[in-house]
Amino acid sequence: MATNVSTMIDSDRIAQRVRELGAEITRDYVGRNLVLVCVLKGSFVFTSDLVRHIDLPMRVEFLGVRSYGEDTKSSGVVQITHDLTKPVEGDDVLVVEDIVDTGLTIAHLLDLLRTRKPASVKVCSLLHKPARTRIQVPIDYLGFTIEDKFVVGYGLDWAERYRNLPYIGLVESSS
Ligand SMILES: O=P(O)(O)OC[C@H]1O[C@H](OP(=O)(O)OP(=O)(O)O)[C@H](O)[C@@H]1O
Ligand SMILES: Nc1nc2[nH]cnc2c(=O)[nH]1
Repeated sequence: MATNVSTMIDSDRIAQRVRELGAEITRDYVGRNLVLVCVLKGSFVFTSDLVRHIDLPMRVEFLGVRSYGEDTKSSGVVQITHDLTKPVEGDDVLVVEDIVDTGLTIAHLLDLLRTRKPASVKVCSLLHKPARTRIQVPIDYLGFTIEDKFVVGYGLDWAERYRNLPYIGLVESSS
């Protein structure tokens, strides 16, 4: 069986939207203690582009999370594989996700982060797939709304492959 990836959102559209999100976040967080929490692994590419468009003193933390494993469906169990390295008590936390699909991962992370007593917690996600929502979580900064398709690239994987594609694509298989 051969696989082939078609483009859903090209790299120019992503770059333009990431610039806009960075500018919006910069405006909203002036004078605050911004801590960006990059949710690994999927949001490493988005976060690394986004931070270069935020013109503020800020920190970056990483939270390792896994719920999909090798599958294209959420296991429903969110495992923490790497925790924050510093407290975020009193800080303005902005969680950066590559995608909000069922909402189970981000809902779990928001519950976890609120136990750390930040001054505020907001969500920035590159993608949202509303057709599959199981838990509704407000997304404060959103890149693109997409249809109900399993996407790869720009950090997103399928069984750990395709994270390095510079665009968001759809895997098409042909036998
Ligand atoms: O809204 P949900 O249905 O919970 O799905 C969203 C989560 O799924 C992906 O993570 P995954 O578990 O695939 O791990 P990865 O980031 O390491 O690829 C993605 O990065 C989100 O964290
Ligand atoms: N790669 C990938 N991971 C996801 N996690 C939740 N939805 C998706 C998706 O569409 N693609």
